[in-house]
Amino acid sequence: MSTQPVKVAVTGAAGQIGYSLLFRIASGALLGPDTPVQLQLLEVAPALKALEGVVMELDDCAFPLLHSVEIGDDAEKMFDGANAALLVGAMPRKEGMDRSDLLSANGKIFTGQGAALNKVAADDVKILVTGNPANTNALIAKENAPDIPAERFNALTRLDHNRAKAMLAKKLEVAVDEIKDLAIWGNHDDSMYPDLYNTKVSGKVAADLVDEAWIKDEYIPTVATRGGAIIKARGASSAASAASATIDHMRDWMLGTDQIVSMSVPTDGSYDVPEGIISSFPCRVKNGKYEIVQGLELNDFSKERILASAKRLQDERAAVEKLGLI
Ligand SMILES: NC(=O)c1ccc[n+]([C@@H]2O[C@H](COP(=O)([O-])OP(=O)(O)OC[C@H]3O[C@@H](n4cnc5c(N)ncnc54)[C@H](O)[C@@H]3O)[C@@H](O)[C@H]2O)c1
Ligand SMILES: O=C(O)C[C@H](O)C(=O)O
Repeated sequence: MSTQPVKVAVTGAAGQIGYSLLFRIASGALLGPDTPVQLQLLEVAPALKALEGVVMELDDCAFPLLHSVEIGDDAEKMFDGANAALLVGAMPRKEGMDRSDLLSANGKIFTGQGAALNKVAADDVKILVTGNPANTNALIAKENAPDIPAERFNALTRLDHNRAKAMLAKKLEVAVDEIKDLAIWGNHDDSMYPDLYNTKVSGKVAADLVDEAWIKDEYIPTVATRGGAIIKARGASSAASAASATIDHMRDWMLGTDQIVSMSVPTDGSYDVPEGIISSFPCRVKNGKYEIVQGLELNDFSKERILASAKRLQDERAAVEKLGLI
């Protein structure tokens, strides 16, 4: 076991995602079985008492990999030296809301947190935004952290990726790991695009195994509105699955993966998606660095859907510019 703990900062640690996330990180699900972890947990002051209770429970698990836990409401203290920052803390939407309705309430959280990360995080920090609207909150944090390389700011579309995979596996009655090269493109909102034309199922193109009408009328809308369906069913937004996807994304980013995964990353003009936003792409990750998969063939339907989702992100960017957040 290496002795130097990796510092993982988590915001919104007393919330419902936090309650699932922290225990998985402490058990080794993020960094593997040989790496001790130091948790640095940021909350708003009124939630610190509840967070103390969560820390008591972390203690009571006697996790061998959990080196130490710090809590507080000062971002500069909790992000100090952080190698990974999981920005979860933000208000969730309620039934009937769109995620972009959260921009004015949540967006400002990410100006201060971006600035604090810029000041005190470790040189190798990787930042993943889960709090909604995740893509544009990540953009706000990035724009407020000019000294951190832009590519270190990601947003979470791995939950959508996992949902898309699970839903296709169920339809085709195959195991989830028979599905390869699936990716979500665009925004974490109902315009997101899961591309089945480049997805393989046991080596065959997924789109050839199902009806086109099912893809367009059932599959895409069901994947894209799954978050809302969960809110309707549970009366609260997804939590354990969101925590699991947050771990999947950051683990693959830090440790690498041989799979294509969906990551929302700063755009670089690939596939004609305009620069200046954080949008989801199929990515490969190696040695702590991701690359957008290049050279995929996109049909006209896919191109149209991807650019329509990018337009939503451009509109969100314009809205936060108007709010003075970037
Ligand atoms: N991207 C995704 O796939 C995805 C999936 C699920 C949920 N989410 C989003 O994640 C966010 C958190 O969801 P939740 O269910 O855990 O919500 P929650 O309300 O249970 O917890 C949020 C926590 O954040 C804290 N918080 C608020 N402002 C903060 C700040 N400035 N600094 C630190 N902490 C702060 C709150 O005190 C609260 O404890 C929501 O915005 C939700 O919509 C995203
Ligand atoms: O849908 C939501 O508001 C929560 C989250 O983004 C989700 O996709 O489950």
